[in-house]
Amino acid sequence: MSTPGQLIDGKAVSAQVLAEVTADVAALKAQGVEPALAVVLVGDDPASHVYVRNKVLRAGEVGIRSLEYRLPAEASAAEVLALVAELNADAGVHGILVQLPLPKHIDETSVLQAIDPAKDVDGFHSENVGGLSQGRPVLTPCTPAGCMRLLRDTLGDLSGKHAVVIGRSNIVGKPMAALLLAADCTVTVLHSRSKNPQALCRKADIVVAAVGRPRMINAEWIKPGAVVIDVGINRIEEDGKNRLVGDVDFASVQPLTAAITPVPGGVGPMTIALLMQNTVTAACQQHINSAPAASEEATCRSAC
Ligand SMILES: NC(=O)C1=CN([C@@H]2O[C@H](COP(=O)(O)OP(=O)(O)OC[C@H]3O[C@@H](n4cnc5c(N)ncnc54)[C@H](OP(=O)(O)O)[C@@H]3O)[C@@H](O)[C@H]2O)C=CC1
Ligand SMILES: Nc1nc(=O)c2c([nH]1)NC[C@@H]1CN(c3ccc(C(=O)N[C@@H](CCC(=O)O)C(=O)O)cc3)C=[N+]21
Repeated sequence: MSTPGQLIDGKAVSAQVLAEVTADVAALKAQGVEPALAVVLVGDDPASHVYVRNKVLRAGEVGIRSLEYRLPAEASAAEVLALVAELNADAGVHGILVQLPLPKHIDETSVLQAIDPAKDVDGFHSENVGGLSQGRPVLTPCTPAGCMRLLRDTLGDLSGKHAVVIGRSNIVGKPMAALLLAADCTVTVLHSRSKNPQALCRKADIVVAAVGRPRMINAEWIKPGAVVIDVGINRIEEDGKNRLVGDVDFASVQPLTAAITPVPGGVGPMTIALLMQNTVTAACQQHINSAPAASEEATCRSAC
């Protein structure tokens, strides 16, 4: 078990994940498969540009080929869908990520639904969303999967724990709740219409904050001894400086917790590491499915 206020080092755990992925990439390459990830960025949101650059850099470090597609903010939905169709048809591309948010005139759901579920390394296609909820082994959203890895490394078995997820977005809150349920937690999901959210959160053994409100979760929300995962990434100006802060008021909450993730250096690096892992899983599965029945030794990796 952990000592009070232990820092959960997402950078260190993500380095472990990336080391595992590097070995898996090498194994795939030995079988003649070069895992490739296509990242599609529409428009010129500066934060999205930073994220995409980090993803491309990380891919290079683990040996994954990355392809970057940039479309102008005025691109039509038809243009984005045409690019997705082209990437779906390209057997040399194993993973497709369309960076969110998309410009307002493009319907996100129809773009996400156009991605081949086998290449959907974000796990946002309804086929993968449904599979997660049914407990099938599908591509799983990177941020919640990264949070689960941190929780398992910290607590081991999560069975019977009361987990409170704050936020119910499709990309974080809902898949996080599904993964915690699959791990046999008792799960409560809080959102902007919840009554007495603070009192409910105070009952939690595990708190996952994915709200997008700087430092909203303070000591009043936390039961002593809880484990706290802060997904929030908020850029604020403070004391004349630009700062990156989470949804948790780290200074007041840390002393109460058994363990807590920092921002930055917590969930963020895990998201990118899990994206690389999903890309390798997708490449491996596509390789196995394309191999003729005779070469069933095409099991490049224990995970598939
Ligand atoms: N570290 C990482 O890798 C990632 C970090 N993020 C960060 O995580 C945060 C959440 O992202 P995302 O899920 O996309 O955000 P969304 O804005 O899509 O969702 C926010 C959720 O928080 C709920 N909420 C808002 N205000 C309150 C409140 N006062 N009390 C309770 N619930 C509230 C909303 O409720 P309702 O549904 O009722 O509106 C909604 O469900 C952001 O800071 C984002 O930057 C996101 C993705 C990856
Ligand atoms: N299709 C899609 N998939 C996503 O996974 C996706 C997305 N769209 N849109 C935006 C959000 C946000 N997101 C982050 C990834 C890494 C960090 C990260 O590495 N954060 C660093 C700090 C980075 C910095 O300094 O800005 C950290 O927390 O240590 C943060 C946030 C992925 N998202």
